[in-house]
Amino acid sequence: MSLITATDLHRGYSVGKKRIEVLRGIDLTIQKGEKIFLCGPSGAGKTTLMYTLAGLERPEQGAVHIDGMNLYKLSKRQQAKLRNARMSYIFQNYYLMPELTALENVMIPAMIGGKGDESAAKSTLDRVGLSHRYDHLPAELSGGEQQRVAIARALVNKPEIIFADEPTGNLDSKNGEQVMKLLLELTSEDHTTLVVVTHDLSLAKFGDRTLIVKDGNISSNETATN
Ligand SMILES: Nc1ncnc2c1ncn2[C@@H]1O[C@H](COP(=O)(O)OP(=O)(O)OP(=O)(O)O)[C@@H](O)[C@H]1O
Repeated sequence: MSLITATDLHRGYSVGKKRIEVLRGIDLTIQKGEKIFLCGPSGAGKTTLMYTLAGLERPEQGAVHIDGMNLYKLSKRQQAKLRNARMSYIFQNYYLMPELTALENVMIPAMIGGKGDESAAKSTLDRVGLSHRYDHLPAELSGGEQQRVAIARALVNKPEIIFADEPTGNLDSKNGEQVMKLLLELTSEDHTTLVVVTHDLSLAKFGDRTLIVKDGNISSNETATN
């Protein structure tokens, strides 16, 4: 069953008198539960595409449907409600609140969503292997541990879709592979749809499908062989 459908997406930027066309008519369908990797060269538009699918960047032309709902035709309030209820985000720089402990960071979406509580946050930290780090501040955690906290924060409300922008970009290759495998394992257990931007093709092979973004379009649509 398709969950995310993009039709004829166009997005460009004007800087001074110069105009860059980043997305040039992208069509794309993502199935419920699918693990999709968006790869391609630097500046190709991977992040722009992901943000457009995620409700964070309005396309200039074209439409994104989430579960049949025309995302950018919804009011701002409805869009926010849809994002809070059904989507989570993971970023390269973790974006943890520095003055809050690991546990408190994971409790933030649980409090906003009204679905979770301290025990949900604790059990999600346990799932990412951080049961011994509840009370640590982000500065007292390694990069890999900080990204595990961010993964727990993304998982705690049981979203239907997780969008991850270069989630291993700040980690060395060994830690990066561990974190990516953990993210795939946990989202598989929860049947969560996962959309990951990465420039690292060696990690993309762990997903269901790799889309290569190039020259404003998707130049290949490979199904993983492993
Ligand atoms: N807000 C903006 N204003 C102007 N240009 C932008 C803006 N955001 C992105 N761009 C440009 O759009 C192009 C695509 O950017 P995007 O971040 O989507 O690429 P990417 O494939 O994710 O690149 P990278 O792998 O380097 O992160 C780039 O040339 C970038 O400079």
